[in-house]
Amino acid sequence: MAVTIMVEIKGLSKTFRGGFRALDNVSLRFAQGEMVALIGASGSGKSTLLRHISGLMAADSSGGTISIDGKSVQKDGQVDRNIRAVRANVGFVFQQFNLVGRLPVLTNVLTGGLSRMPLWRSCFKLFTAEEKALGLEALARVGISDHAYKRASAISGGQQQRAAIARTIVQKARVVLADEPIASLDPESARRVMQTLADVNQRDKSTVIVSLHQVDVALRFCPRTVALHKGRVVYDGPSSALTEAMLRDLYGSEAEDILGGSNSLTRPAAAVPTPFDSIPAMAVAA
Ligand SMILES: Nc1ncnc2c1ncn2[C@@H]1O[C@H](COP(=O)(O)OP(=O)(O)OP(=O)(O)O)[C@@H](O)[C@H]1O
Repeated sequence: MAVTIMVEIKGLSKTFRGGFRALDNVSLRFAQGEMVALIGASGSGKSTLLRHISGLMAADSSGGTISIDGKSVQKDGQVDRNIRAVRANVGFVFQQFNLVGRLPVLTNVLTGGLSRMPLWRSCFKLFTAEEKALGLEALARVGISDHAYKRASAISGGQQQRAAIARTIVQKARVVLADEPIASLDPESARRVMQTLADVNQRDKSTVIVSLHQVDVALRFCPRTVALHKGRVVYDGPSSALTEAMLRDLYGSEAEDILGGSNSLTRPAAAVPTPFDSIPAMAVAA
């Protein structure tokens, strides 16, 4: 069966003012229906990469490109003029829930469809009965329909995060970018949020790219992992092939915090631990 490439990144670099290189010649492809974890130590470039994929940030003008579903997001350091149309297919889930706290949960969820709505209706947030039904259905799918009419600020962090995912369902997002969506959640809420993302991935065949600090969660929910180290892709392959030695190299001084002493995720280490700096990124199959 032919694989549809949903997100394609070629030769992307980002140098911040002052000369700090946060992304270094990143090339990646994500197929339709993949669920991929983005891991790496603090400051390795995970959020920066997700911001570039969404077109919120422009890369260096050194020739890098990003496209989503064949449409340009950015090229040579310029975000595409039609980025709004591209973003209509991209859902975002951020660590800080990014809901409007004073608005009802349902209204927040329905704003996912705004980009497909006539401007006058979206300005006044006028939703049809059919749209509301879709919103309620999405909330039921993520298990929080009881909270539809509460203010978003009145529900828990995990519920807000599931509302943010419901918004991507209403949006019919073909690509969902989640930047540390479980960083501020307790383990049970985190599990539910990850299960909800996995459901969106499996049922809707959306491509989900999720940055995570919790490597055990990455291994449990994401068949593929991309690891960044100082802005470079140092691993791209099956999550199941990551070894404890690789992860310890990746996280350096953070390894103890991230992996713990006898962590359940860790499998036997590779016979010869290989420093990440010397591992070429695995090619992604076409
Ligand atoms: N606007 C900016 N200006 C200058 N440097 C920046 C800017 N944004 C990010 N950086 C730097 O780029 C590097 C990558 O940051 P990024 O937030 O992408 O890392 P991360 O892997 O998401 O880290 P964390 O897991 O801690 O969120 C960091 O060293 C950060 O300080």
